[in-house]
Amino acid sequence: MYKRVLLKLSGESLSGEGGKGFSEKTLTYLVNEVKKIHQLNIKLGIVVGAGNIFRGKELKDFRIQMADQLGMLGTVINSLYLKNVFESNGLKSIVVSPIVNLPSVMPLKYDFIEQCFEAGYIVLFGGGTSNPLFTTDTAAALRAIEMNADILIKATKVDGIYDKDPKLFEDAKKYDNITFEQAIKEQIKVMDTEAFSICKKNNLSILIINFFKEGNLLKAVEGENIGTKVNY
Ligand SMILES: Nc1ncnc2c1ncn2[C@@H]1O[C@H](COP(=O)(O)OP(=O)(O)OP(=O)(O)O)[C@@H](O)[C@H]1O
Ligand SMILES: O=c1ccn([C@@H]2O[C@H](COP(=O)(O)O)[C@@H](O)[C@H]2O)c(=O)[nH]1
Repeated sequence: MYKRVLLKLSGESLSGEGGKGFSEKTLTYLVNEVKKIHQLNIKLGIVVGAGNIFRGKELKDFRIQMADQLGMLGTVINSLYLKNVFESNGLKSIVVSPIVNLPSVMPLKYDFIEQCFEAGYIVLFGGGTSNPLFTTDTAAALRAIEMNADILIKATKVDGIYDKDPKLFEDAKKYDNITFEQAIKEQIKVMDTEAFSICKKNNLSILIINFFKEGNLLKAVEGENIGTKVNY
């Protein structure tokens, strides 16, 4: 079983697949899935995307650096939203972010987050990498290494990595395992190349799983053979 886990959630895990905003039904599902792993006493960090609010590249009339700042703020909104939902359901959590100065958001300090983990808090990392031109996949890779995670789990809309996009090609074939080398060379779109590179350089495995299949998150944390594992 993994003991220190960085979970990357898409913004759509708050809104429902393809949706915008927040869905009560999806959030209830999310809380129940997270509860199952939190009760195993693992140290859990979460990076959440903001596709349910803004993705920089969707704002066509904006300069990219401006659009991306809106996207990063969206991740802080989602983190705060999740903190509130978690706490209403008995899950202690804290939001840390280097990009905003708000009373409910703490600065990102390693000793402080370690104390939070020890006290059983889920640490929600908001604000992406703090830089435009990146995405929360890259932020997830950075924060995973910073928190010394033993796995980065990306919970998304597909069952794992395929030889081509399974949403577009019915005959796409799933990989159970793939090397970083292959993921980068084949330009697998399920995760940013930057994120693959950071994890490769720091020898941190990535597991891609389907968030929308009940029980998957628990299986992933318990080390069951699901999704696609990316490693050396
Ligand atoms: N080779 C591939 N294998 C698996 N999925 C792929 C592949 N190529 C493209 N995809 C697509 O990648 C998508 C997942 O990546 P995407 O960045 O959209 O998700 P996310 O990071 O969970 O969302 P967000 O951008 O909201 O954080 C899948 O829905 C799938 O359609
Ligand atoms: O490091 C980062 C992370 C994110 N952004 C912007 O936020 C949105 C939302 O993130 P997703 O990973 O797409 O859910 C992203 O599209 C960027 O616009 C960023 O600039 N830097």
